[in-house]
Amino acid sequence: MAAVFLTLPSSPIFPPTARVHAGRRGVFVARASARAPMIAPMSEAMDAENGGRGQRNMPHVLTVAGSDSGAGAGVQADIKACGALGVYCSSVITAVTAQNTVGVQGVHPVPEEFVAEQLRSVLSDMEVDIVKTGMLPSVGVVKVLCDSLKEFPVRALVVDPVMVSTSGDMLSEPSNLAGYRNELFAMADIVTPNLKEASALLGGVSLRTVADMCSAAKSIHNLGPRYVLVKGGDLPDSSDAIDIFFDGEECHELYGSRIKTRNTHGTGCTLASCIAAELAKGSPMLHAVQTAKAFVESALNYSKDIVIGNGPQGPFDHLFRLKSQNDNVGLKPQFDANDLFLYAVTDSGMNNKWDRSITDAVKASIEGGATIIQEKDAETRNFVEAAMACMEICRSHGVPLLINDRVDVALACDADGVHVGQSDMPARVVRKLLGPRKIIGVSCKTPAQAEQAWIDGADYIGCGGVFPTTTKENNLTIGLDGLKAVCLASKLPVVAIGGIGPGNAHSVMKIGAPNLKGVAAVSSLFDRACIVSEAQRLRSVLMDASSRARLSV
Ligand SMILES: Nc1ncnc2c1ncn2[C@@H]1O[C@H](COP(=O)(O)OP(=O)(O)O)[C@@H](O)[C@H]1O
Ligand SMILES: Cc1ncc(COP(=O)(O)O)c(N)n1
Ligand SMILES: [Mg+2]
Repeated sequence: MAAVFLTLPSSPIFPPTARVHAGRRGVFVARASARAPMIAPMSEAMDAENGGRGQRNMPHVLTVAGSDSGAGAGVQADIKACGALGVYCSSVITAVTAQNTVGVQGVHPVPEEFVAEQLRSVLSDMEVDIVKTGMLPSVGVVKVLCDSLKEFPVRALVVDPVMVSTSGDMLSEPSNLAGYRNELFAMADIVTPNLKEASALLGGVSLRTVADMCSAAKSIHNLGPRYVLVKGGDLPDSSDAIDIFFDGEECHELYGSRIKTRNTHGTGCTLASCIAAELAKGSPMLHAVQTAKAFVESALNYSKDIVIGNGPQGPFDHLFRLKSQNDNVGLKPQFDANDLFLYAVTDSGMNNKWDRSITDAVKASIEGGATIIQEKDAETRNFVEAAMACMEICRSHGVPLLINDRVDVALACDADGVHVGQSDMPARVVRKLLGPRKIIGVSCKTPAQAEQAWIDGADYIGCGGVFPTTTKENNLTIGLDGLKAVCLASKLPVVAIGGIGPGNAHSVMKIGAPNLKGVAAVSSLFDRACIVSEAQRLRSVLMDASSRARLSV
């Protein structure tokens, strides 16, 4: 059924002259005082009180969207998605919908002036990183939003051009196409239409194939946004869930598994919110899109059999990570690049030489201050057993354990991730097998390899050999210059590897690349009589290098 648009009288709750709100800093008259300049001195004062320490800005997404009473889509989906990814989400509500798993029974737009007032309240005070838009019911609301963003600029704008719900109900005036095309798209960093929306934006062209989606993405890019994602959830006859990402030059085909489920209500809202959340955390665009897509796929997979409501399209569970036993995600925090600080790579040959077990080696390196461990080479059976034992040690110390090359071993022992080289399984495939929450590292010697690792969805790169080493024969040494070139080009955090120990770690960290997060060590830890004291020595050199770097900023 098509929903009816109701228009509210312009001041439904407060008379225009007496809008008094209880704000965080006491009661104030909204229009007169909710302005940015009043806020800055307050936060500076608080910062000074703390000596500049101890305060943390939480990444913050503002969603400007409609409320879905069924809570599968709209503002409710946005808040849950951001929350699940560890990002704060404020909400400006543009319309209230009466909606369930059957469809949309009614739409009640919020008056434009009150949308403007909500925008001012949030944007003037709360240091929003990213704005994400969903249902914008009228051209007037689009205009109000564009004006607000000009007054209070944010880091990026994600536009999900919601027009018709999956149930076929209108969520936006048809005339709004012009609002999107003429005003909002030019300000957008990314626009994420589904097939129907992309078609409507382009005057009704038919979109049935991946090639059609690519040319639609290019045409929408001409309307002004920096990036376009044409979503293929509704692509006919497709056994994969294929989305097309266009970056202004190239079309990337993003493949995911199509989950067989009725619970797909809100996938579009969730995807756009996850993109916004990842951007708020600092991810580059393609990485944000890939993480968002993986999140939707995992949430659908987890929720495929849940039953909420009796209609044809149910909601899914955004908070699956709090519950999933298999993922262990409630226990494991997401990858923290600072874990690369002192990266210990075990070596079975060295352990044999010094007659110590792998578990003793791992324990000693953690005791000496290693922040992440990579376990290398053994026979499969031994490898799995050793990895399981090491997992127990690492988990009890909160230190991630990665497995070198062997995705099967990592899966068998539920390790925190895998590190692959250029001739191993491609990171893209590893990501598919391990899912979005595991850590993936890739060895890279060149800027092109670093770029590919990022596109493939890796979390970090290992760069080297920086200096000659006996652990890898015929390994090309790239030197400090090579390391610097890769760091500068890499969008991912970097750990340097190859012949690094307490004697030269300082010279490595001194190259001064902000994304060089630490060093990996093999012989300088494990080919020594006392691993603990060698790790401590290396750690103190690294600490010294990082405090000097901070002082020189
Ligand atoms: N059944 C499914 N399995 C896996 N991913 C899906 C499924 N349906 C949709 N998606 C993904 O969800 C995201 C939202 O797409 P889509 O459903 O087309 O958007 P909308 O909700 O706006 O119609 C896309 O990344 C799409 O590939
Ligand atoms: C308030 C609101 N906003 C957006 C959507 C689109 O969601 P979907 O495309 O998944 O039906 C919706 N149904 N309701
Ligand atoms: Mg949608």
